[in-house]
Amino acid sequence: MAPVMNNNKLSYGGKKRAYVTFLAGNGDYVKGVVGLAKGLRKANSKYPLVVAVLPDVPADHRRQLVDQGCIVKDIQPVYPPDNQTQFAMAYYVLNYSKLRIWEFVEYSRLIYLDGDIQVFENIDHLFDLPDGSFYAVKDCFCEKTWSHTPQYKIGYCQQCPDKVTWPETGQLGPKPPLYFNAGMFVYEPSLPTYYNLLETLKVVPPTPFAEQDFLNMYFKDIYKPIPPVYNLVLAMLWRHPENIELNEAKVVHYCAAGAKPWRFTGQEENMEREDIKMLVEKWWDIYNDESLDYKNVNVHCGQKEDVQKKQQTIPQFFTDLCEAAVLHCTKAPSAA
Ligand SMILES: O=c1ccn([C@@H]2O[C@H](COP(=O)(O)OP(=O)(O)O)[C@@H](O)[C@H]2O)c(=O)[nH]1
Ligand SMILES: OC[C@H]1O[C@H](O[C@@H]2[C@@H](O)[C@H](O)[C@@H](O)[C@H](O)[C@@H]2O)[C@H](O)[C@@H](O)[C@H]1O
Ligand SMILES: [Mn+2]
Repeated sequence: MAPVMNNNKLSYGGKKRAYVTFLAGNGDYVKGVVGLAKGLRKANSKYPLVVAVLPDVPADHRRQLVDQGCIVKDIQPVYPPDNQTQFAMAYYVLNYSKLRIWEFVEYSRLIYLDGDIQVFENIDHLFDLPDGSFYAVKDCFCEKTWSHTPQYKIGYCQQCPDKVTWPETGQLGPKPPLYFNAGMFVYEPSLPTYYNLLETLKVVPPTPFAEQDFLNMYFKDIYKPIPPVYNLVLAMLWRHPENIELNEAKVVHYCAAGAKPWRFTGQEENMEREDIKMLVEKWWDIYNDESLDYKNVNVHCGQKEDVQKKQQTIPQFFTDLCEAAVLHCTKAPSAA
């Protein structure tokens, strides 16, 4: 869909595009979101950052986000049936509130990013992925946080499915479908989907990874994996280094225990690694760079055009997905 400029905003068929993140509580995650806003600016993204905030986010944190050019949108919490929350890891229960972002239908497409993510290279091209699919990066099952699962118990991981294969004998049931990390995904907001998500949540017992498990179950038929450069889950560095080219990572997800840059001590397991310390330093370089503050950014149209010209090199996976979408459409039997 060709973009059109109206009131100086790019829109697609009258609808807009944006990045969206989620902020809860009065703690230090606001630093993560400020860093993300500055990182997107440094990457010359042409889309705004929407921040879905729970009521417990204090006014001064909201002010910081507005001062960094964010669009702050209030959301109400989403809880699974309260007689069942003990099944989800308490830490993650608040993440069910992420589901509110399906209600943001003033946007035609959104890219969700956790507040502990940094975007180091422009990923605006992901907004042009074919409609009708849910795009995200495959997660890894090897960390202790997965010790409750059969795949962890037998050492199976979708990142290396041939290393320990899933037993065909059936005693563990069917091989788990592809599973994405819910810290980053490309999706289309929709009210029917939003209402159905909330209705479905009422009848689906919570599970350890809370909304991540729920979203994987809900979107399993339209989920399309995208390369790990779009969401480098840090554990991949020590669990599956063969699948990672660190200097090609466009998006880094600081989700390993002890990896949050704004509270980094280097004491936890794997946090003494040089690559981890380098990534944490890269995060701080952006966070502390005052030239990236919204009030100091003086971007001329020409610079923006230069960046758009640079974006012409579209990655191969992208053209493959687009061609597959076209092929799939033409192959599908005509309704007539
Ligand atoms: O106290 C909190 C905990 C989480 N979050 C938001 O929920 C997301 C998911 O939590 P987290 O990234 O800590 O989970 P992980 O990816 O580390 O499992 C965060 O990135 C934040 O956007 C928040 O705002 N406040
Ligand atoms: O609420 C569930 C969370 O599940 C995911 O985090 C997990 C996952 O990455 C595991 O694979 C790791 O082992 C674990 O450490 C990490 O916390 C998402 O990043 C987060 O946004 C959120 O959806
Ligand atoms: Mn995260």
